[in-house]
Amino acid sequence: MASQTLTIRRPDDWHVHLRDGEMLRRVARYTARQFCRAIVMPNLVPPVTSVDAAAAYRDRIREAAGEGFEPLMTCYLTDEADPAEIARGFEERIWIAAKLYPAGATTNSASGVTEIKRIYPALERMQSIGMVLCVHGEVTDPEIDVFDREAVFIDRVLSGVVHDFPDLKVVFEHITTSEAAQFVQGAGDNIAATVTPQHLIINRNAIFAGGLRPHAYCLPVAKREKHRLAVRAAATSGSPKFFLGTDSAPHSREAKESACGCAGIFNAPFALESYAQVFEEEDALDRFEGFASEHGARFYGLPLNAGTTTLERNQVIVPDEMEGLVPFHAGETLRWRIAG
Ligand SMILES: NC(=O)N[C@@H](CC(=O)O)C(=O)O
Ligand SMILES: [Zn+2]
Ligand SMILES: [Zn+2]
Repeated sequence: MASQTLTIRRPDDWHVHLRDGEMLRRVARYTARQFCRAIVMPNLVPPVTSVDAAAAYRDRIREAAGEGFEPLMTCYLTDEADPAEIARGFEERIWIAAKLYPAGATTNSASGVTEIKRIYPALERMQSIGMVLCVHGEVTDPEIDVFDREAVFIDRVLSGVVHDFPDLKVVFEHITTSEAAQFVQGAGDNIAATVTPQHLIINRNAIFAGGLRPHAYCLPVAKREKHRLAVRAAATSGSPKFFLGTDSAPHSREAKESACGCAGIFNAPFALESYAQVFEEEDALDRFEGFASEHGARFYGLPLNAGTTTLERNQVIVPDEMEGLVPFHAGETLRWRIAG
């Protein structure tokens, strides 16, 4: 009989949006309940571009999340990114990575980078101090089909960065395509990727199932089934290049259910349960701990967490609404739940 419990070293979330103010207070505890540490994305309005802003934001997160949770901060790269400020925040351990948003690619990316060469001085410095570059990998060229934006980004931008900065540590965030999985697999040890639950579970049909489904819409948008299968194979392969990053991205119900709905899926409340189901389906539960609790920490050069989290095989019904937000899997029944 299959085991009824699954115990792993306490996991981390290597990509999450916790927002600020009222929304932060609503969502922080969900991430803190599931994860020991999380890399918090800097796409606030205004974006987190200075060491002081990141330190203040970290305090607000600690207050909202409570004891026992460690937010790991990031710097939002703009065309004006200052290598000295980036290095200072890294040396003072305020932030551990910097995030590249191509201008206009996703939520709150208006201040992002308009041309990759503009941040070459910052990348040069990051390479020399061993600071990770996190990348939202999509081109914004309106001529490029929305479903091709990730694959084209590899050719137009990412390959060049990896070539020009051969020792720069890069995390290709929330990968959605076979091209991205292959690119990461074929690159050096300094290139890794995060994978979200939704990109392991849904393909693009989910966005149009019986009508337009705003809660299945995030960026990068879900792709064809063959891409979901490729991303699943990579995530469950046991390769240390792939690790957990939920990209939980809460938006108010009104902002999602709108004539121009925001991109982002709020998956924090049941993220581990969701991933565990995927690993079980792939007959890879023995690789779950590596993906959830080891590969990311090793890539970032951080210690592994002490303590364990146990999931038990037990049905859990995901509510239709939580804190006024619609969670991923709303109304569905999942097969694993966090014990205790
Ligand atoms: N993933 C999303 O669809 N949205 C994220 C931004 C991002 O990670 O691209 C958000 O901040 O809402
Ligand atoms: Zn993104
Ligand atoms: Zn994100």
